[in-house]
Amino acid sequence: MSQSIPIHGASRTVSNTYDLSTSPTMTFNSPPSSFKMRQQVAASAKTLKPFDTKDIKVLLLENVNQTGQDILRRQGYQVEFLKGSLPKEQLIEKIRDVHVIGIRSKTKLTAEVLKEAKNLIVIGCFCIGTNQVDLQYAAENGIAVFNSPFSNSRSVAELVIAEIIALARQLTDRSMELHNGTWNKVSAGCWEVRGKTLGIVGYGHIGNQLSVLAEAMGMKVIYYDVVNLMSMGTATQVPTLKALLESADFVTLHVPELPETKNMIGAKELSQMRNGSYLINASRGTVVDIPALIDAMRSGKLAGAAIDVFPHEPAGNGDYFNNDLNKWAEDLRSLKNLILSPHIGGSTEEAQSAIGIEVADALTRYVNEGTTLGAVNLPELALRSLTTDEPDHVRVIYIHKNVPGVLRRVNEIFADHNVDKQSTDSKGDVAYLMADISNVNTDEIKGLYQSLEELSSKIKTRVLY
Ligand SMILES: NC(=O)C1=CN([C@@H]2O[C@H](COP(=O)(O)OP(=O)(O)OC[C@H]3O[C@@H](n4cnc5c(N)ncnc54)[C@H](O)[C@@H]3O)[C@@H](O)[C@H]2O)C=CC1
Ligand SMILES: O=C(O)C(=O)COP(=O)(O)O
Repeated sequence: MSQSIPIHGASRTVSNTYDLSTSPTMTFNSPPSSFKMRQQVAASAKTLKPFDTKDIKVLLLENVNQTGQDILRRQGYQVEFLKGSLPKEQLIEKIRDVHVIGIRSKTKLTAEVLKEAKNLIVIGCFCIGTNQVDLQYAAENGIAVFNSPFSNSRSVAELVIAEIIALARQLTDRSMELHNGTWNKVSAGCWEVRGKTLGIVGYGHIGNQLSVLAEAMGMKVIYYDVVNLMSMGTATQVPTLKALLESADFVTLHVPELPETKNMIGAKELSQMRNGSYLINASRGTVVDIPALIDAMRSGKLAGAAIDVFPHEPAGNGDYFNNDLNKWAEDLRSLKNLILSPHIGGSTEEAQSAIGIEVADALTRYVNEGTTLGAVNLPELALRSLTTDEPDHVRVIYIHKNVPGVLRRVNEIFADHNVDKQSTDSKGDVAYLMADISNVNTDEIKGLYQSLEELSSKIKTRVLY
């Protein structure tokens, strides 16, 4: 596909693949601290031509917050917004066309889907988890992936605190009974949380927040993590999952979805938990073996549980929580003192608004400038913006296979120009190179692009100017 793009007043036809350049002067809302390099932008930073932002197509799924939509629309991009996720066939149809896609935890961007996405340069996960994306395939095909690593952590931690107290007091059962007209005032099996032990599995951003909040309520906190981590307050790290399960009154899971965390809590682990203890899962649905949990609840081994995430979750809101979705759903629904919630851990106004800004900013920086700070599957690089004093400069973004000899060949292609600044780094089999080169006249841009594209190491080339 080709398009007409004015360059410094002239007009020329160039390939879409090297067309993504706009202004280095854009303003950011609450940039995360990792973006400090952006602050070095000179006052004379120029609006880069010739890229026409309205050619950039963005597909936003799963009700991405208005803040994110606004930032992307303000850039002039064509933004299509959908409230839910899409079934695979429709997703494939839509993704063929777009340069940018924004998703949350439901949309599965597998290799099968991504291979259809010929124009896609970047994926924004407007959430923490990136397990729904084939990160390796994306990197090997030059597609950057960004997420929001901690904007909803506090929301999850607060939900878990609410659930700890609600479980200890059988609050949701009492509420459901009274909704049905039954007054059932009981104290048997209801407890204060003060002095009880909370066991946190996965002591990352969410685990940390939770640790502080739980101690403020007088709970003793222990945690298990594969990494040796500094404790918050007086929490203590325990050496094994078994040690945690044997000592905790409440066990809460905050690990990512990984092969090692699949069914991390199954029949064996449930049998290691204390009699009458509680389990909370707001991580990913694959982490708990739900039929084993149902058995542990029925036998009275567990006094309660709260589950926010499920192996299969519906694409949108509606009456979907039945055995067609997950074959044990109706058994689960029949259990007492079991809090079921529809993956709402991160669903607060504060979290969604902050995520919208953070991820949309990262997408914009990547599209317009090639900056990968915060990317989860590519090396993290940034270069100082070009300025109005540098009219004949271009920025080359070259994503390539991490094999010997590439830099020599690339610099041979740059040889007739001055390389003002260059940065390169690799992550596994994929490397990312950014270079600002000067003394490039408009007729030479296409040649530069084509020479880079012809290298056998090429994954994706973009020339921004
Ligand atoms: N319910 C919801 O709405 C939400 C769910 N989440 C889920 O929560 C997960 C955790 O989030 P964060 O705390 O931000 O992640 P994080 O990356 O900050 O922390 C995860 C911790 O788990 C540890 N870990 C990894 N594998 C482990 C294993 N096998 N055993 C023990 N520890 C292990 C890591 O070392 C790390 O310290 C996310 O990956 C996401 O899947 C996140 C946000 C909202
Ligand atoms: O941030 C995460 O990883 C979450 O699980 C929240 O997902 P959501 O944005 O609510 O689909």
